[in-house]
Amino acid sequence: MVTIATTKLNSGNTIPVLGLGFWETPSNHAAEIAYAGLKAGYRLLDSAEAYGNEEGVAKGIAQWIAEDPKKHLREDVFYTTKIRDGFHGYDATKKALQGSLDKAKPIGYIDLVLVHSPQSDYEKRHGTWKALQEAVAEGTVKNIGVSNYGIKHLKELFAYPDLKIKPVINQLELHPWLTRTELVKFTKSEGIIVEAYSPLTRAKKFDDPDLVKLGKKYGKSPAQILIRWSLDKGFIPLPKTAHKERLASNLDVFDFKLEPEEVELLSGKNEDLKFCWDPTVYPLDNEKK
Ligand SMILES: NC(=O)C1=CN([C@@H]2O[C@H](COP(=O)(O)OP(=O)(O)OC[C@H]3O[C@@H](n4cnc5c(N)ncnc54)[C@H](OP(=O)(O)O)[C@@H]3O)[C@@H](O)[C@H]2O)C=CC1
Ligand SMILES: O=C1Nc2ccccc2C1=O
Repeated sequence: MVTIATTKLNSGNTIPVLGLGFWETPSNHAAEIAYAGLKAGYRLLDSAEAYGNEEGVAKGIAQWIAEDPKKHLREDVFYTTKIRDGFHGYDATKKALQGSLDKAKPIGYIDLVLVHSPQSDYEKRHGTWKALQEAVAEGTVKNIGVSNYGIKHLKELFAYPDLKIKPVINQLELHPWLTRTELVKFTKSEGIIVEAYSPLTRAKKFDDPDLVKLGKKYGKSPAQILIRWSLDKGFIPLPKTAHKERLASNLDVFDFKLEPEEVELLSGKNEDLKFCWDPTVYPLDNEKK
């Protein structure tokens, strides 16, 4: 079984360098996929309240721990969930967080809560961050971060008068067709680690000739080349699969590295192509018409 390395967050806690995504993993399969993922070697599981499968993911983690409590330790698993846009604001976030904590009861605490996107307004985003900071102080949540934040949203957050905790992560759509050079550089310069969502381009670019060629060179699939590119860029990729047989192959990326010029060749494909949504451009209050 592959052992996934960890890296240090600005909170002092650690996070695995690769994770398993759960968007569109059906709630009635989430527990078995989470369990199978842990058996295959995944230690970072990325869910969200909006995915409707938090309960299943937590159940799968608890099942894995119960199987061998001396070796399968809770602290070796990193469980992420997210606060959806409609629950921004202090009170709404407190309530949403309690809902997520209730669903995470079998595993005791949440490793990372992300603000799913910046799509509300200053007061609500601020209230949400305040509620998340309190959860860290209470110990129910270990780390807090953001997702889909542009540079302007990060700068707004850094200027909160009561800022105590900086985000540990900015989770963004990233792959060779969407490299977001400036945003990634700014995020990293602030000591925030970048997670890459839709790292497999949602399976839309597997027939790209350069991916196929590199795959042949290294004896790897286009999916594995994309995951390796993400790791070589210093991102934490979050490939999703709900197919058990693909879990292991998406993890089999630690026995090779792309040459710097191969990373560049793939990065050169950037065309700001999005396969998901793009809240990084969502207007601040003073930009709204
Ligand atoms: N913060 C945010 O706003 C967002 C976060 N995310 C997170 O990032 C994760 C990953 O992104 P996602 O958009 O799901 O897309 P991915 O780029 O991870 O692609 C997932 C798709 O690729 C398929 N796939 C996976 N592995 C293989 C393989 N080896 N061969 C062929 N097909 C494969 C999957 O199918 P199958 O399951 O059938 O194997 C699925 O259709 C999400 O699950 C979620 O956790 C995603 C979007 C937005
Ligand atoms: O994983 C996700 N897929 C999405 C699609 C649209 C909006 C949000 C999301 C996610 O967080």
